[in-house]
Amino acid sequence: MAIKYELIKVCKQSGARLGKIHTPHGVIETPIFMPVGTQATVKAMTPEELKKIEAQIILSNTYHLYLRPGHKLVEKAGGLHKFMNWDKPILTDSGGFQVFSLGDLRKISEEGVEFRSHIDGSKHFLSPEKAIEIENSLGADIIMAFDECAPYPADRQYVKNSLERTTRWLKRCIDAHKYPERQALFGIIQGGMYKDLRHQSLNEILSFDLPGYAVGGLSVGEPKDLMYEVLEYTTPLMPKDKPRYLMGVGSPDCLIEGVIRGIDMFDCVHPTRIGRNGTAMTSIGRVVIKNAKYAEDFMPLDPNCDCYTCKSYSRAYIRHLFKAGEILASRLVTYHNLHFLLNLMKEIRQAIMEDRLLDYRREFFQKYGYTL
Ligand SMILES: CCOC(=O)Nc1nc2cc3nc(NC)[nH]c3cc2c(=O)[nH]1
Repeated sequence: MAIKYELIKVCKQSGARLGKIHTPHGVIETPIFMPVGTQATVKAMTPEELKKIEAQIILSNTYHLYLRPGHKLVEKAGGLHKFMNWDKPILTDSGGFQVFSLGDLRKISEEGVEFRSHIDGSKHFLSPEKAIEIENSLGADIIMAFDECAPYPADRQYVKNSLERTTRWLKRCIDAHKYPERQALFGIIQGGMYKDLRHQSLNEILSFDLPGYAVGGLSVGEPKDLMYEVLEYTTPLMPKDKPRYLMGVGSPDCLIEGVIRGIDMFDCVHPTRIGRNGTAMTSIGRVVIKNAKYAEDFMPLDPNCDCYTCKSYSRAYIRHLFKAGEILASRLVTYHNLHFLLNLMKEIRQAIMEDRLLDYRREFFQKYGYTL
């Protein structure tokens, strides 16, 4: 098997689990947050900085790397790990999520998806076979099956037809996959917000014996409570001895609520994207650093944080960098935000170990200003 999931402990208070995923590029402690590196870089971060904040696995995107620089070029470079100088685990997903399911730049058929490149408008076609060919060339440790993420809201019949096509596409992905012994192919469960369709998709996807499974079709604009409800009737039916990945999530509250509902892996562009425009995630809520009130605030971004940014610079200085359009501005807040989320996951793992995850949630929500 390309990966081996080791279940360490099941939380007594909730559906949370502590685990380890053994991969060809190292071990991943779960629950884990995966920084997103869409174009073979986690924007504004070096691999050394990612290691410093203990990132264990990063994401890259099939769609983007196929368009530029091309998956064949990355293969010639020795694969994505070598190309981007990252020797720890990598997961590739489509990254075409915006294009495939939200943009109207796409036409979906049984064969695959026709879409226009966001770079130059050129026409392209991705099929399950093509997506797997790209992911095989990139060489990530975990690769996601080519699926359709149904938009929200979507009517029942559309969601049913879509999930059934996703199942047919999964079979084609499995048949096209060249290296199952070293790249773990994860199936993706769809079914929208319909309980019976979620169970239909779950049964169909789980009928293929794969090393891990993702819950797709969520974090697509639905209310958070609806996402939690879908998880409550989906994750308990997923295999206990395999990793469960919730795609595109998320913010601190969603990470904690997802872990409580049995999710092991998360990814989201949120911390890096908002970091680049000056919003810091801190232990006392969000700090929008360009706000004038920080002009002469010589405190660190987050007084309770021990990261390089918070130990070395003041709010006033970081605000100055943003106002001056300095590149360092993005780097410092991105660094802090990723450290914040990775540290949150570390605290969650500790809380599961000590059977106090629900207490941890209450404390975190009070500090962060969430309502339970
Ligand atoms: C070739 C791999 O295909 C995918 O990555 N499929 C996929 N990606 C998703 C990304 C998502 N991001 C969000 N919120 C920000 N929700 C997502 C759902 C999917 C999905 O269902 N399916």
